[in-house]
Amino acid sequence: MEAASYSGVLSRAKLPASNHHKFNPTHLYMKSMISLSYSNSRVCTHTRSITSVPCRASEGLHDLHKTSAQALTFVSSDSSSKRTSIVGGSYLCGPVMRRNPAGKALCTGGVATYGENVVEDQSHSHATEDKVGVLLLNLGGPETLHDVQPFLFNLFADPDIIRLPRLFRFLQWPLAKLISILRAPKSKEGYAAIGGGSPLRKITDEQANAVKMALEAKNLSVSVYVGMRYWYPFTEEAVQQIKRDRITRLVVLPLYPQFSISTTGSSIRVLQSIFRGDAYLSRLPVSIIRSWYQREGYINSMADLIQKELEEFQKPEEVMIFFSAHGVPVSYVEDAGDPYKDQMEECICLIMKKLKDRGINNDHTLAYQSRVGPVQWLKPYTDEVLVELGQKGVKSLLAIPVSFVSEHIETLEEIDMEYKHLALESGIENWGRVPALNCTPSFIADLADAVLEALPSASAMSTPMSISEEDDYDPVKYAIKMFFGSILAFVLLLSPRMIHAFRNHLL
Ligand SMILES: C=CC1=C(C)c2cc3[nH]c(cc4nc(cc5[nH]c(cc1n2)c(C)c5CCC(=O)O)C(CCC(=O)O)=C4C)c(C)c3C=C
Ligand SMILES: [Fe+2]
Repeated sequence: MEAASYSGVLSRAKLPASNHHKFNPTHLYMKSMISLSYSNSRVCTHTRSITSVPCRASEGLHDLHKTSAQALTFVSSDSSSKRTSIVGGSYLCGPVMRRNPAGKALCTGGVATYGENVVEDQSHSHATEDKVGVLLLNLGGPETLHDVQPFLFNLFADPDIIRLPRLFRFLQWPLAKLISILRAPKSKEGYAAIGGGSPLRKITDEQANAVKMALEAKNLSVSVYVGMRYWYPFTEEAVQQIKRDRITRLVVLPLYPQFSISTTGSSIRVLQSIFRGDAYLSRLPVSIIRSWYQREGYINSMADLIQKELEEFQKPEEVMIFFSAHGVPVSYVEDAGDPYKDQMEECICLIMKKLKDRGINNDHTLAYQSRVGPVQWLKPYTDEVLVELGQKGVKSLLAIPVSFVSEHIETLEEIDMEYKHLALESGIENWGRVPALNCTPSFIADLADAVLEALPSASAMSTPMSISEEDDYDPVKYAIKMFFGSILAFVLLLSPRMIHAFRNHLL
């Protein structure tokens, strides 16, 4: 593999506070999101008890959202089978970001600066050397308490997080504003309890550095970029830097082991919106690793951490292994075909099989945490199961955060504080928690292998958006819709019933 002349980890593009309102990707992509629907992509709808699930491949998952339109290579990374699937089309729509959004923001990595002059429409076909980029995708988190409400606004303004029926999509922003204001005090309490902000950016930057070094140790020189969905450094900033660096091949690696519409799906859709509208990016060979929960290296790393933590208990064999995954609303799985639940169950199955191979035969449970809002989420709920287990006489429990690979509010506050307290109150006497993988060397080495395996299948994402498609976006019509939508939203949302529902479920 040719080594690129420039290789650096992009990180910490902090914008001045005054720029926050100028660069809000949610605003830029709102129109594109309005036209999306997942309704015809149902894949897996059955529910089962986790303890009775045989380990199996998640058949059919790779067809999710498949269309015959412009194709983009997606790699479902499985180190044993290296299956690859082509998915595209349904994500491809939306207006284009045509200006440099980030201004002159600095990267503390010291190797690159977001905001340098960008030469528009340069085709990478002119490039003479191979420059490989790796884009790590993550959710992002507020760095200060001041960031919490705008971060929540970005999150709830995402139609992959609050999925409104098409007819009501114009309510997305007013609703996001209202929910973010109502939710902010509770979220702030959580962030305050873990030191006043999310550690996600710092840890993701460290992972980026570690992946870069692991790839260099495997003789591949790369630039690694971090793109967050709802906070800095936004995915849009990272992509602009990729463009400035004239990357010639790109591997996209979401830092979520399992695919969900609400996480990886949402980030990929943003990427496709950006790529589609840009002559250079739309021809850039890209390979997206959609999910990687089945990888031997990841499963082994999880089993190592669990085994180590079990040894801390006086009677390790009596400990309940308790997997706690981030939940999603049931409708994602049952109506929209989100493979998240199936992948989660299969992942747990593979980890437990690995432990069994090592002679560890403990009981285990899977439950879902962090539900928000007045809808049904995947069950069983973590808090309810902890109480039940305590009442049933379980005395020792090891909690394992399974849908995250970094420490963040849901591990440090929700699990370590709220759930631990609840468990101890419910009769569980010995509590332990497996740390998130963060920069565990075997895990990072496996991510590097996933990149190496995905690289050969990189292919061009799409053709640039045509003039007629761009014309579809009529700002006047959109403003009128927003104006009347906001009035209607506030009338509806301020009704006593709605206020009651929000108070009960968000505060
Ligand atoms: C696999 C991981 C995640 C899934 C699936 C997911 C879905 C999802 N989340 C919300 C609502 C919130 N998420 C919040 C923060 C947050 N969520 C994840 C991961 C997943 N979310 C991460 C990594 C973080 C960032 C944590 C940090 O340290 O900052 C928040 C804000 C925190 C809070 O107030 O609880 C909300 C709200 C929904 C609605 C959803 C699926 C539809
Ligand atoms: Fe979340």
